[in-house]
Amino acid sequence: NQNQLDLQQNPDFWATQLGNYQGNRYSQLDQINRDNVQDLRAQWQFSTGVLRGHEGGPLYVGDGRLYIHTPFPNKVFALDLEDEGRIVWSYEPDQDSRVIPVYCCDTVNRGLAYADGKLFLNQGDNTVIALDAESGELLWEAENGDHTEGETMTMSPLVVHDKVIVGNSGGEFGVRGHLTAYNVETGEMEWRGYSQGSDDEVLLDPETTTMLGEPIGEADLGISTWPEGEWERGGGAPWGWVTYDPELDLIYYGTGNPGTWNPEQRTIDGEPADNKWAITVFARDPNTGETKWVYQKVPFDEWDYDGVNENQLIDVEFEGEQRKGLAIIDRTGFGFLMDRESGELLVAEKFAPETNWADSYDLETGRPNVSEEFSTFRQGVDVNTTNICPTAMGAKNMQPSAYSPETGLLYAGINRICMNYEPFETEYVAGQPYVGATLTMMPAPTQEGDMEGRMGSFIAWDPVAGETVWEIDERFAVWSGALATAGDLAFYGTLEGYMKAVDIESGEELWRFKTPSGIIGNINTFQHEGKQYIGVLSGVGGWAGIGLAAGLEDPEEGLGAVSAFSALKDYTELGGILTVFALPDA
Ligand SMILES: O=C(O)c1cc(C(=O)O)c2c(n1)C(=O)C(=O)c1cc(C(=O)O)[nH]c1-2
Repeated sequence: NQNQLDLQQNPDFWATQLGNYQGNRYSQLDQINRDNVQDLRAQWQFSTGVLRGHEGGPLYVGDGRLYIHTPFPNKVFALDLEDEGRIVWSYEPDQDSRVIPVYCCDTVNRGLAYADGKLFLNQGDNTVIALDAESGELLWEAENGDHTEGETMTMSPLVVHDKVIVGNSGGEFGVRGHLTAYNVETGEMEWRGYSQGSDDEVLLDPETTTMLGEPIGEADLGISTWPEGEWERGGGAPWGWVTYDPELDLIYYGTGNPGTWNPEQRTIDGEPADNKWAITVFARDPNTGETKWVYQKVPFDEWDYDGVNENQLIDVEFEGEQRKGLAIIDRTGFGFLMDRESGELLVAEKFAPETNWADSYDLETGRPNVSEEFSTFRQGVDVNTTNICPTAMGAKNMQPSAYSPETGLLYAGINRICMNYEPFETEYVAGQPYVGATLTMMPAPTQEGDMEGRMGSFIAWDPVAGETVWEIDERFAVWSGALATAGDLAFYGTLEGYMKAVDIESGEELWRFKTPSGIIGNINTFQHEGKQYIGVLSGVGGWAGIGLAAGLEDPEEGLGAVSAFSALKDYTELGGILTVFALPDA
């Protein structure tokens, strides 16, 4: 989309949730920098009036307003930046509250998209809407799914050309994942690519679509790699981020877990089956939806390692050659580097050293070398396999990483948690959870020098060397999106509610501020009339904060999250607040 591209090229703006199409969450602004960040002050705060987990962040497109959104009921606000957040307009969709129990992991929403004077929002009830950014007037609505069948929407749309690209949620309810494009002007559906089923419905051609550089060859793997009919409830929901390479004209995203968490129900003749195309990176043509290449990160998932984490598009030198890279700090605990043109796998190394479900990846076949001891399938149904690292939350969840082209490093909040996982036989009922495993979670083992019992860290990761350059331990999983800036700073938020600025090269903490609630939103920056601002939504929740958000106490509730995060209530409480920071003298 030309308007979106133009906005992205102006460093004053933050026009898309990940900062640019490449997903880098990097800003060239440097008014706030490592020499003055200690003077950074909150300028004003705004309560959204909504209590549950606030993900995503404010958009700024140069019209003097911030556009923000909330979790269910998905309110939208246009706030006047020059008038300390005065409400210019607000919009609240009319949604059926019966959608609330259909969300797996809190009633979150990862934010608005913008293009051509319109804002786009995915409502929890599967309605995609376009609003007039000037007035807040509703322009069109499109129905993307059905919550009575277990579908919801939480992801942030991406606008590419004249299309709004969206994905559904519901992997824990046995939905069939799909990515869909709607026309920006009319809301009409233009294409839909499913995550499983026939090649016609996945929009792939086994003769031309490649996997690790070779044509797939075999037809309809989206059906034949499942036991009879199971692909119809095969999950693979693309509930995370979509990125885009304007030169190659390809979009990239990943699909979630394959239906039920009981792996035994996804076997063929009692043996593991690939369950394609769950936990798969897709490269698609945004014009038609056709698949250029795929890479399945975890065939036959046994741990809920959803593959939806952001695919950061970065240009790198690899073994002396310039490559168009694609880097993932993945849920599996591995950092991947791929060639985004050919789909070749170049690097797969652990960023969370406790990761034990697999020793390594075979770069030729692209398959993980799974350890039998932590295979929940080999251990068996109704057997509690203990101390698997990472948990089903992944060593990193969807909270997006940042990339600095100056340091060549990725910056990400990660999880240091392990789990016990007991699969059980489950039956599919439309609109009901189709989970089939009981989980408990605990802090990952520490090594000398680590913070005792820490459950998270913030890391700088070298995607080419496959190495952690520095890390900062945190009490809880770091569930906020990171920001990197030309001011030599990296920013992140913590579940206690701290926003922190660290030196981008050394990781040394330079500044912190305690916001009123835990941060699971993303930190965004923008400049208006010569003043650089930083904006963040706090409001604890998401999967990590589900105990607080949904008032759960039983340790096995919240798909195991309540057991690990029970101490969170000693540090923070619910409530959505936008905080806007700047230097007092700027
Ligand atoms: O499979 C799915 O459809 C699905 C959806 C979502 C979601 O939409 O929020 C999450 C997950 N899975 C999931 O596995 C997960 O870890 C998760 C964390 C969060 C969150 O917002 O904190 N959402 C989701």
